Amino acid sequence: MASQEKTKLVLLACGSFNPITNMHLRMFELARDHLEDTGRYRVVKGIISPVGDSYKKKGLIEACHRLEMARLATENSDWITVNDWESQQSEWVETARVVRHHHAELISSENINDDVDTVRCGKRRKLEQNKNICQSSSYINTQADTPHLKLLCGADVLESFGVPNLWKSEDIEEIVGQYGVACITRCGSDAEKFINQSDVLYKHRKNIHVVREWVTNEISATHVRRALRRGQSVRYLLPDPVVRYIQDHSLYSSESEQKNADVILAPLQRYTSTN
Ligand SMILES: Nc1ncnc2c1ncn2[C@@H]1O[C@H](COP(=O)(O)OP(=O)(O)OP(=O)(O)O)[C@@H](O)[C@H]1O
Ligand SMILES: NC(=O)c1ccc[n+]([C@@H]2O[C@H](COP(=O)(O)O)[C@@H](O)[C@H]2O)c1
Ligand SMILES: [Zn+2]
Repeated sequence: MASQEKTKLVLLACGSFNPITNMHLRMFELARDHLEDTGRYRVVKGIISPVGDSYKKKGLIEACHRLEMARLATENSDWITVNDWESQQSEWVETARVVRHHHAELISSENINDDVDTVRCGKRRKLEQNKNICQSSSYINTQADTPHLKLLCGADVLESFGVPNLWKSEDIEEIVGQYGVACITRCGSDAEKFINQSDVLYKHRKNIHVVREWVTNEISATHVRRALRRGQSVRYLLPDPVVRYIQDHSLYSSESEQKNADVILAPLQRYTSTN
């Protein structure tokens, strides 16, 4: 397939990034290789979207630090970017909404780029129109010339779709059905088995790309925070500028690990109280 006929693809990773690790960055490289190897896609951009503080996960430090570390980690990448929209919202934002937001932004910027001569106020009107058009389900990931968006996650996040009161079923349907997922295998999770056992995931299995990480890599941010609390080295688990940032700002202590210790995670709080 000629390069111009391939579907342009943007990968969006949502998560705590508390802190960002080398494995978070590897996820993007692994997914890009896998998707481009299908011959159908050209991956043009990666977006890291750190979750906001109102997610209330235990040990979650302030978004400003997590964002800055993600920026430092990606400063040498020519395609992975960091976006603060999600973390700037006053309340925790469902991942389906984050995906929708970035898809709308993509379509808008594509159309604006195509239309450089449009006068300013016309441009703004066009942006609004585009947001409405591209949020209609018939438009999502169906236009060959505009970039498609897929959620990038580890197999543990895919498996978390089965946790009661954590995800709305319509959000799962929207993410896997209308956008698609690139899922990196992770020790302790069996993505293929989980897809097989879930009716909705099985229905959309062609839209879920399971990316096998052969160099099994068990780096987790939890492990990194634990090592830091114990004064152990985390070098080579994180990019050097991130290690320096953590040292300079004395991040990750026993005290910070207790943040939100007695608070219910935002999605559980939201969906349990409405059930
Ligand atoms: N080692 C890994 N292998 C595969 N996916 C990973 C790995 N580490 C993180 N991810 C994925 O990266 C995304 C962001 O994850 P997150 O910020 O929760 O990192 P984490 O290392 O799992 O942190 P924590 O231990 O705090 O949960 C998620 O989709 C998660 O599944
Ligand atoms: N219902 C939902 O949309 C939902 C539920 C749980 C987690 N999430 C997201 O998944 C990511 C998971 O991050 P952690 O693995 O760090 O908890 C976060 O970005 C979070 O916002 C979304
Ligand atoms: Zn995690």
